[in-house]
Amino acid sequence: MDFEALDSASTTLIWYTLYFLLLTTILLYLTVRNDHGRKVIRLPPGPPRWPIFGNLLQLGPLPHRDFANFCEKYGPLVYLRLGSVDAITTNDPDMIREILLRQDDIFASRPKTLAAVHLAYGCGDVALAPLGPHWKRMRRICMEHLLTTRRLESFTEQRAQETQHLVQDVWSKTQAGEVVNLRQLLGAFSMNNVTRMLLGKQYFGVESAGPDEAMEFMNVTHELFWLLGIIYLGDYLPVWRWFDPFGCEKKMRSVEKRIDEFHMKIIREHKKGQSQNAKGKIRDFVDVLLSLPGEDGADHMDDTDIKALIQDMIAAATDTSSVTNEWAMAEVIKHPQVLLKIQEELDSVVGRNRMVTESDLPQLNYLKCVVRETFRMHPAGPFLIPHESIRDTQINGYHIPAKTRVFINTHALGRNKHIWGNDLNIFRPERHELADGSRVEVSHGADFKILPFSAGKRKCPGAPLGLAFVLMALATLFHCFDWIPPPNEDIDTTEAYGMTMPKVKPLRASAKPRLPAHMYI
Ligand code: HEM
Repeated sequence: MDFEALDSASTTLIWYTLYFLLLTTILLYLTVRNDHGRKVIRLPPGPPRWPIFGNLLQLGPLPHRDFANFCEKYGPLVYLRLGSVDAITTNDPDMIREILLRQDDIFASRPKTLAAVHLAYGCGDVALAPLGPHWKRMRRICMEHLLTTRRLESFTEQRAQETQHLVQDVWSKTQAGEVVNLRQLLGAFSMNNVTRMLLGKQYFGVESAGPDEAMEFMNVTHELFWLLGIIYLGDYLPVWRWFDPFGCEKKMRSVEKRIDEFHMKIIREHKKGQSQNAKGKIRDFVDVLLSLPGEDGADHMDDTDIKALIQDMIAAATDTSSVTNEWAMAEVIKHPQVLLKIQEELDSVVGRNRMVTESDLPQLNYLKCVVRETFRMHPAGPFLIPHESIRDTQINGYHIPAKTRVFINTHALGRNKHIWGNDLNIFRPERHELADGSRVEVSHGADFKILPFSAGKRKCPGAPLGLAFVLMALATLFHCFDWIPPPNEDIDTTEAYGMTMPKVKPLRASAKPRLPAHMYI
């Protein structure tokens, strides 16, 4: 007998048996654990998931549309696994109320994404900071020192001047027989308003900060918006970060550095200005922040906190309002009967012998319906800013694990056929008019049918200012000019995904003055 061969055969057999036993044990363990899990943990329904990637491969370039399809198929609350991250999404007012109001304490945190770390001073701002004492303190500074009614009123004159610039820019285009690039104009309007209030200077127009600085500011903020808007795979598949094939993190680091240099310059200029004690100058936000005490008894706020707040205000205030204005103009120009009704209202409230002022805005009921309809169809934040849960909880008997990312799909809420009926793809402001003719509010009502500024702890603290930018620009442009699409061009309403969901193509239109000529000069 060949004992050696026998010995080796039995050793192989033993190894095979051991492997088999080990494999069976693992499979048994996983099955039992899953069975057990299924009994105890009932996640909300959702699409089947791939190993490792989960549902990431089912998302295309317009994720808010994919998420809406999931809700259509699986119900009002859908569970997704995005790589290594648990996520839920909803388009339903009751679910949204549950998340943003009833369970606000659990769902009001933010995920620590790489963009937030690089582009918001390590999540040290308001908008991207996780729930906690730092967020509370920074948000209180915004509410008590920057966005108070009194401070906003002190900038009424500046806002009126920027509105006047807007009219003059369009007027000069009409005189030259040129088509108006409304994206450019509305972007400059929002940006100038924000930077005048925040930093005490404008970056566009005759009194701008100078072409080089303005250009650098514009480029770096555009890159910032783009990076904040993308769904970066490295946040969901940590292994992706090793390759970073599109160099996103590299771009984030470069923008982080350039933005920081820009903010440092602003702070230096303001500190110098303070020591020179400029008389008669309205205190901008940076002046206010420099005058506040810091944490733990420090004489002054930390420079990093100031930079994080400046960054937040620019990012939160400019794109949201300019993208909303561009969508509203696009829809109105596409619907001439709506333009006519807006102008009838303006002629009756304002008349044709003076310009619109902010005090007219509350009386422009139909225009407010137009803005509501714009927010319904084109919300500035299609997923708000994603929230995150801080501990395990339940919704409708479903288990929601701690650290679940929450995508409140406001785009799908505005296109939810159970709420809006069969004509939901038609721009029809009249649907927001109240039966008793009373005043329309643009922000959501208790019904949560639209949610432009969100609700609960994280709701937008800049809503009144944002609305002033939107209503003032629209009222003035519709009061001063008639608008039609450019010759041989259609108004395209294809949307691109981003933090604020802009139109793919910049809006261009032809304007014609409708007030007496002396009003424009
Ligand atoms: C039309 C204009 C605006 C729209 C549509 C808008 C909308 C929003 C939305 C949807 C959110 C996210 C809320 C959430 O995640 O639940 C938000 C947050 C925020 N907005 Fe606005 N916003 C506008 C203008 C402004 C302005 C003018 C400012 C300040 C100058 C501002 C400051 C902020 C800040 C600081 C946050 C973060 C709040 C937090 O996380 O605690 N927004 N905004």
